[in-house]
Amino acid sequence: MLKLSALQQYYGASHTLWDLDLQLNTGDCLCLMGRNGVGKTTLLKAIMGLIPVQDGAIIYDGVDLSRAKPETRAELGIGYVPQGREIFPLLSVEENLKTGLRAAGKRGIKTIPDSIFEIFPVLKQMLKRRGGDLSGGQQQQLAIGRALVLNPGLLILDEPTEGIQPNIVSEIGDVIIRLNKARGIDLPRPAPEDIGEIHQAIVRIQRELGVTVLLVEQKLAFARKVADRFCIMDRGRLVADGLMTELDETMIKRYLTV
Ligand SMILES: Nc1ncnc2c1ncn2[C@@H]1O[C@H](COP(=O)(O)OP(=O)(O)OP(=O)(O)O)[C@@H](O)[C@H]1O
Repeated sequence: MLKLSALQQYYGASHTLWDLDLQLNTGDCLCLMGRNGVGKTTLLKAIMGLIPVQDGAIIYDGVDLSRAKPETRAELGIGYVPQGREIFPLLSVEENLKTGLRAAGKRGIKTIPDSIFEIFPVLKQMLKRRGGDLSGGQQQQLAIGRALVLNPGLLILDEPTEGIQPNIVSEIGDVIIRLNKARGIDLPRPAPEDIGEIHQAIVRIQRELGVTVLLVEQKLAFARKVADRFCIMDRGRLVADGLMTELDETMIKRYLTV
């Protein structure tokens, strides 16, 4: 499905990706892990053609994309959800989704597929609302929904849970609110956000829609839930990979914990 060989990337004189090989098989959900600044986002952008690579090959379904434009990669069925989501805050949910139709049109898709609303019912309910009025979790659903308009074979997600309050945090928040209430302080309850919805969606996208998934994710518990395989980067190099069940404490301490 996707094969990277001996990829080299530089930002000016700074060598960021070093001789990087990676293989992603059809149907996999692979989580790319590593500490801040090791080159994860750079690698995803290189796969999408948003930054040039200086050497090496990016082969997708047998086609060498190393020098192809980002639009070509989208037209071939690679969907991308960037870090920070990048939805259009002033456009409605529907208009945001329709921006995905440009590349999708080249794949014969003229309307927003219903499967997106089955996976993200909230997008249907909020079709006419402005993107900027959605919560962080809903904006992430919109960003993923927009990438799905393409009916991608491969979906690339850069930190889909970033900035979304995990359940555990909201549970701790609940306790603090209750304790304060007992002391006569009435704090407003923060809007409940749930990375569980994003988790469910990624699993359904992989299993029900048959989309191969490559994601960057720093939250270990989340990564363990969604991905079947992991690979770890350190200072621009791939240093470990395997089944998610094989990710052990030694690797976590050596490459992931700060
Ligand atoms: N546009 C750029 N120009 C120059 N250097 C950059 C640029 N973008 C990133 N870098 C540098 O390249 C290295 C890798 O950055 P990258 O964002 O790919 O890391 P990351 O693993 O995704 O980190 P994070 O988890 O913080 O997003 C870092 O040292 C970063 O400072």
